[in-house]
This record gives sequence, structure tokens and C-alpha cells, in this order.
Amino acid sequence: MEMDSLDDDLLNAFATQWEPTALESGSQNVVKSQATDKSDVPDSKSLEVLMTKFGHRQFRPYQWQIISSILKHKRDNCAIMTTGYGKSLCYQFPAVFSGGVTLVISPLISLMEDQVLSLTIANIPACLLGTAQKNTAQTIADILKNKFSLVYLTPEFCTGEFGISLLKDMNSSLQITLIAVDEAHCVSSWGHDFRHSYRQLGMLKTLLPEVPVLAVTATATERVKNDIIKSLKLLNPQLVGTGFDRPNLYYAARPKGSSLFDDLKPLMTRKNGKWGFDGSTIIYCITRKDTANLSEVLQNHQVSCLPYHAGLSLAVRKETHEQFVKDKIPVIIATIAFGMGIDKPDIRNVIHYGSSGSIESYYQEVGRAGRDGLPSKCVAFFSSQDFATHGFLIEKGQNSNRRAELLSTMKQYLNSRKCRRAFLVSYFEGKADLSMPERSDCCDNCLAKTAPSDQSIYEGVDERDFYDFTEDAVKYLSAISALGGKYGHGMYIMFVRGSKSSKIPDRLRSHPSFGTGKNKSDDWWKAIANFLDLKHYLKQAKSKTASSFSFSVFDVSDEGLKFLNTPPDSRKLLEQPTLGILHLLKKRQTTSGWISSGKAPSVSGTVDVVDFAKTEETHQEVDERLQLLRLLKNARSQLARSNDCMPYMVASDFILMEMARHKPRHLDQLRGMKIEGLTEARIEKFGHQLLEVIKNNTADVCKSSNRTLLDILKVHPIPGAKVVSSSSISYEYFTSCKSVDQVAAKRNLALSTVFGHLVSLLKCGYPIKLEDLGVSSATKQTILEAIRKLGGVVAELTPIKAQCPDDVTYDQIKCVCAYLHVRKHLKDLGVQFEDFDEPLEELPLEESCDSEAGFDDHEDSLLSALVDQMEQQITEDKKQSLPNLREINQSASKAPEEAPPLKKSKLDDEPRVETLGPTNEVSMASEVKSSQSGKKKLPAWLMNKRV
Ligand SMILES: Nc1ncnc2c1ncn2[C@@H]1O[C@H](COP(=O)(O)OP(=O)(O)OP(=O)(O)O)[C@@H](O)[C@H]1O
Repeated sequence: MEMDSLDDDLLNAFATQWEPTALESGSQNVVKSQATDKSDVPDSKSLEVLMTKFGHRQFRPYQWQIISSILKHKRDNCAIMTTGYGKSLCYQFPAVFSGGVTLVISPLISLMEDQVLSLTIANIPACLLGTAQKNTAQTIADILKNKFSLVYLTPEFCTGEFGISLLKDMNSSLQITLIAVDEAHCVSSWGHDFRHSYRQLGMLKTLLPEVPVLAVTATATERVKNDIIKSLKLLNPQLVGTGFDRPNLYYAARPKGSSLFDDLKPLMTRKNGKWGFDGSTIIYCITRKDTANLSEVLQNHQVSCLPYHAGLSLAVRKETHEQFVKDKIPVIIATIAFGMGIDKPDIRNVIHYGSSGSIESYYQEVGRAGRDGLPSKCVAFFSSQDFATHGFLIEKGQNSNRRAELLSTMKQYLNSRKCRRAFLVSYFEGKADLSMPERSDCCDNCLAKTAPSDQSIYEGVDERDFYDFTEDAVKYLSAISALGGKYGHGMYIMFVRGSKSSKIPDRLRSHPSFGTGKNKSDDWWKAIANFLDLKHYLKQAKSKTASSFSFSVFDVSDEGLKFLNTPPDSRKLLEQPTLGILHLLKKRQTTSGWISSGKAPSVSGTVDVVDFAKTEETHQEVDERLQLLRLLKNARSQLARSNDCMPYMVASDFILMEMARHKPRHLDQLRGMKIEGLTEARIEKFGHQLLEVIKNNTADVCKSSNRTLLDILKVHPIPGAKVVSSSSISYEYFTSCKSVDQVAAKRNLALSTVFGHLVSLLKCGYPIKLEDLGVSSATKQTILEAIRKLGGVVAELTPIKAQCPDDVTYDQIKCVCAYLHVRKHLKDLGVQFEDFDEPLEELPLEESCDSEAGFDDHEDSLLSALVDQMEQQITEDKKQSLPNLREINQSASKAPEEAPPLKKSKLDDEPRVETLGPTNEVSMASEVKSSQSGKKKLPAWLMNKRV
């Protein structure tokens, strides 16, 4: 290989790749973890603050474990939390909740600026102090007046003389709730981003001994973890580790084909004649030259993309980075120089066009995908040339043995036919028995299990999906022996294929192994060489040319010799083909491509990012929804531009997807949806403009004269309400017999199941009369009266039941609740539900209405309560449609301590309903002030402080 094809990016990367992993032998925790108090669940006030200020319904298990230990016990913590788990909440919440101030130390100014901006948008006052910051006097005065909940500091600032004196002043006049050290691995010289100034941070513990310290990072080996604890002088810290599972990521790998564009095509869609990826995409290449080639190819196909590598000027790189984060450029084609400082949560695809040098690098790079928890794809294309490139670099650098080992594991990962998610997790967790819930769609290999067998697609594969490699293995190993094991694969392949090249000495042409494999292609033999290497039938050594140029040679290993020396009748090498080989096998049938062709593992097999909720939408409805989503995204970009912030700070993809699905028309309705991540501050600042997009782009079915309830709820569904096929079947039966008992008998289902079906259909607007469900007008009145007696707040079904005569059933109560819910929803939509003869005329609440839409305050709170019942349903639905971090990590992670139990989902225990209170609207005074901290100037209206 030529030296000029090497990049600094690559060389730099290699300097960091051989950091020992968690598998490192002999590593031990320095501090034993303490048992967690399982009864420690978040109280309602914490949940209220979580919802209103951060837009989250629940804490993820380890978040609460950390937060609670800080707030209740002022305990130090060292937390290794996987990317996207939500580290920032762990240090942001304590200050917001307690009214104190948290100091956050972070290594990158740009990341701190982004966080300050995000917090400011969320009406959480925050500022940044660094040695390079100007005009800090006013900021410091405001800090000492307790106007900020979060103060971000560079390590240099807080360990400098001025910083130390400020910290002392703060400590004497304010309540410092916490010191958070973000990216704590920078403390350790064993870590991959060592920062000298981080090493000084241990003085904080001496300076402020009463203040708990939280050290957080996404990656730390045992050694780094121990170093963090020691350097920061943490006292009996609680150790938290979330594990390495990223359940929302879909992994796939595939050998590169002959056309770069054809390889990538299955991952793209074509809109208005232009190819593009769905959502923000990073494509990693090994060399700068590759980024340039790939950019050119994609640009020729009108894909909007830009290259990024260390060879570009700083200004160009900054501009490209910014365009990407601001959604102006959807695709970046980069070397691994594009890494640190990418805080974009909604990257939907991380593609590697060329293998990474190690699993560590790969995991870190794909870690950038789906930090918002939404499904995202990580697809790697590889070739033997990639390994040769890395091999060359390994030879040139230090620690070549360790690095060669890391590369070999990466090769195994790419060629693996087993679950890739499990491969990655077990690699980092150092054990094979993982207790993660399985998902059939987490990777190409798992998806392939449900597809037709290899045998049905490829020639030469037997019923166990094995291929007989014996003959070719013997041919190749014999060729290596014939050439004395002194060459690289190129030479052996020429030899086995009977090449006429003058590189092969004439005397060898008469060797019986010469040309034995001439009927097979170059690619085939490369794949065989790779296969034999993975099987450890080959051993690698270094050789030098006369001019001292060092290169890799391959010889037959002891294992390979054992195979070669086995008598032919008992020698067999039957194995499942690696991916590289599979794609070279002849197909039995003509298929249209590797995505749709049966078992060939698909890179696009993951759940559609914008379509993960199960619905019964027609194609037209899906198109309309996606069109609306696009318009909402455009509006988000515009709002971000006019407010000088990033689009994801205005609203996450998930918020826009929910809005496109449910099409709320009023702020109250939007608020009532309680969408994950939609804080009150976001609703106030951006809700109106986003709702305008919906109003202007959806037919106002609510106002059309001949609309039915079904029509309205189809366009504006109640969050969480959906029709599933089993409910539809029950409904078919029910419309003819009008008896729940008969439907249950006919379908051989429990009565409560059929009730469940019909109640869910009621919430979708199906014309089902309460009376037909066995709820007479009198029963309905009784149930409503019972709810009123309970103060109008529905906490659980049990108390309602207790207020009713014994003959009133839970199913009847659920039916009445569903009716009330529909009414509440119509009210939010501004629909005059009196217009509907059926089935709403029967609702007794109407009789006592005095508001325009027919509800008094008392009933409003009653109805609000019911909304939360639906929310619980949404949560349940999401669990099924979207991998749930909370749920998965709870059982999968092997943290030193057990996670506290989740607040039990009350729907699990029918007949309970989620407890709720009236919607918490926080109206926070926001003081308009221009930014005096940080480099990034905040728009005036965004500057707010605690008052
Ligand atoms: N309790 C929660 N419920 C739902 N979403 C949450 C919760 N906590 C955090 N999130 C969301 O998770 C995403 C990731 O959070 P955050 O940026 O803090 O992750 P991180 O652990 O710092 O990741 P990284 O290592 O990539 O910086 C954000 O979109 C955040 O809003």
C-alpha cells in the first residue's frame, strides 16, 4: 500500500484504539456497590417536575437511583451510562428540583453551549464560564444571586485561581447541590480523551467536601473507572452501569459490492427524482480519499451531502458540522475525525462504508445514532481491502499485536451470522449469557431467522444451512504450503487460480496445487482466505522487503495443519457460510435484490423510523401523515433559524411524529397529549406555529357538515387509541348480535377480552351504544355519581367500584370512562358533540354542562383524569412498537447494584388506572436578557433566569 493513501484521521484513531476493554483480565471494582433501596421510587413532586420541566413521564431506572442518592444522601456517584441513556438529566434534575445550583464540568465548549441553549429554551436558567469567555462579571454577579440552576464550567476555569475563589463564594452564599463531571473518562490517562486539566479536578472534593460529586461517562473500562474514582477523590461512591445495550439501534453488515451507489441504494428512498436517506445520516469511510469518492458518487445522484475530514480547514469543518446539526445538510461523509462534539440526538443512520478498526471504535461511532431513543440504523459495508488497509496501519504503529486482535474481532463481528446486538453487548460486558429481552428485528441476522432458509436460496447449502468448504480449504491451504507461507493473500490467490503473472516463478507452475481453483473467482478466494482466517487456520507474521518495507504474510497455523493432515475420508469442513461467502454463492432462483430476496440479510429491515406505531392507516393516510410530518419539520427548521438554535431544541422527531399522527388543533389539546419531551416551555414558545401548520394542511373534518364521529377520530385520534385486527373481528360479530356474551362464546375468548376490544373501538369513534354493552342509562348515572363522589379525580377503578352497588362491573365502569374520554377529546378539538345523535346523546354529563362545550370545572378535572388512563395505554403501546430503554435496561443491565423497581404500571394490575392529577402547567417568569455567558449569543427572549 502507498503511504499517501493514509490519513491523519486514521492514524490518530489508531492511537486510541487499543485501550484495553472491559474484558481486560484481572480488573476489579475498587469499590463494592451498595444495595439499592427497592422501595425508593420517585415521589409525585419529582414526577411533576420531571414532566413540566423536562417533558418526561418517568425516570429511567438508573437516573432515579443516582438522583435520589444525591438528593437524599448527598452521595458521590460514578456512572457509566450508555449513549442516549440520559446522563444530563441526572445532573440537571437535582438543581431544578431543589432550587440549588449544579456545577457541570465538561471538556468541550461547543457541547456546553448547546446544553446552555437547550436548557434556556426549556426555561431552565443556565450559564457557561470558561477562561476564554468574555464579559463574565455580570454572569458571576447573577450566579451569586442564585439566578442560575446550572453553571457550566471548563475544567481550566474551575481549577484556576479565579474559579477557586468563585467556588468558595458560591459555597458560602448558595446551596451547591452537586458537582457533575461530564465525560469523566478524560480524567484518566488510560481513557481515549485524556485532558490534563481534568486531572486537577480532585481539588474540588477538598474545596467543597460537603457537595456530592457525580462523575459520568459513556465509556470507561474498569481501569479508567478506578482512575476516575481515585482522581476525583470520590468517597464511597455509588457505582452505576447501565450496560451497553442500545435497543433502538438496528445493526446490519454486508460485503461491499462492485458499485458503491448500488450498495447504498437499498438504504435510500427516491423523492421527486432525488435520492436521499430518511433522516440525518453519517457515512464513515476509512480514508479521506474514500470520503471524496463517495461524496462525488452521491452528489452525482443528487444526494445532498458534504465530506468531512481532518484535511479540511477548521472553518470548513465548523461550517459543515453546523449545517448538519441545523438540518441544512442531511448527509455527512466523514472519516472518524467527525466525532467529538456531535450532540445531535436525531441521527437516523450511521453507515460504515469500510470496516472500523475495532469494536470499540465501531461502538463509539454507531453510538451517535438514535440518541433520542427512536429506531435508527447502523449498517456496515466491508471488504477484504478494508482489513488490508487497517493491517497496514497496524504494522506501522505501536502495539500491533493488540491492535491486530481488535481488528480480528471486528472482522468476526462483520462476518457473524449471529445476533449482532448480542455480539456487541457481550463483547463489552465480557460474558456470553445476556439476559436482554430478544428482539427478532434488532439486526440483519435475527431478521434472517424468520426468512426462508439459506438452502432454499443458495446452491450448495444443505438443510442445516451448512456449506461444504472442505475442498476449497484444502486447495487454499495447500497453496500456502506450496509457497512456503511467505506471502500475502494476493500471491496465494494468483497461485491457486493458475495466474499467468510473472510474479509466480516458473518452477512453481508444475506444482500439483497450482491452478486447482481456476474455476472460481478472485472474490471467492478472498472470501475463503477470510473464512480460514476467522477459523484460525492461518497465522500471520511480518516480513520485510530488501528495502526494509514491512508487510504481512500468512502461513498455515497448527490448527490448519491438523486439518490438512487429516486423512481425506475423515476430513470435513462443514460450516455456515460467512456473509462474505453467502453473497458469492449462486442463487437457486432469480431474485430482485438482496433486500427483498428472502433470507439475504437486509439492511433496511428495521422498523420504519416514521412509522413505528401499529395502525390501520390506509396508504393515502400514511402519505398524508408523512407529508404533514415533512411540513412540520420544515416549520421546525424555520423556528430554529429564527430563534438561533438547533431544530432538535425546538421539538424532537418524536414530538413531530406524534403531532402529525394526532393532528391536535389547539394548545390545550397539544398539552393534553403529554408527548414525551414536550415541555411546557416548548409548547409556549413553539406550539402555536406548529399547530398552524397542522391547521393549514389538514382538512377540517371537524367542521365538515356530514362528518361522523369515526371520521373525526380517524383524523384526530385519541392518543393511544387504535384498532387492532382482533378488535375488528369482535366488532363484526357484535354488530350482528349486539351481545358481548355471544361474541365471547363465538370467538372462544374471555368476556373481559371482548369488552376490552369494544372499549378500545369506542375510543376510536365506532358507533357502539352503551346499552348494547350492558350499561343501562341508570347504571351509567350510578357510575358517574360514584366518580363525582370521589371528587372528580379518577385514581383507580377500585374506589369507583367501591362506590357503586355490587352489580356494577369493572367492564361497565371502563365503558363509561371511554365515553367520557371521547367527550373530553371532542371538547379539546372544539367539536360540538351535541351534533352527534349516536352515541354521545346518551351522556348524562351534558345535562349539567354550563360551559360552551358542555363541561363544568368539576367534570373537566374528572375528564383530565381519564386522559391519563389513555396515556398509560400509549406507554404500553410504545413498549410494543418501540424498544423501551427503561424496560430493557432494567432486566438487561448488569450494574453493580440493582436498579430500583420501577413504579409499577398499574395497567398490569387491572382494574387499576394510572393515578393522576390535573395537568401541571408551570408558568414561569422569564426574564428577558441577552447572554453574558458563553460564546454563543442567545436570542434575547431566550435568556431567562430564576426569579
Ligand atoms: N427519563 C427520560 N425519559 C425519556 N426520555 C429521556 C429521559 N431522560 C433523558 N431522555 C432523553 O434521552 C435522550 C438522551 O439524553 P442525553 O443527551 O442526556 O443522553 P446522554 O446519556 O448524555 O447521551 P450521550 O452520551 O450521547 O451524550 C434525550 O433526547 C433526552 O431527552
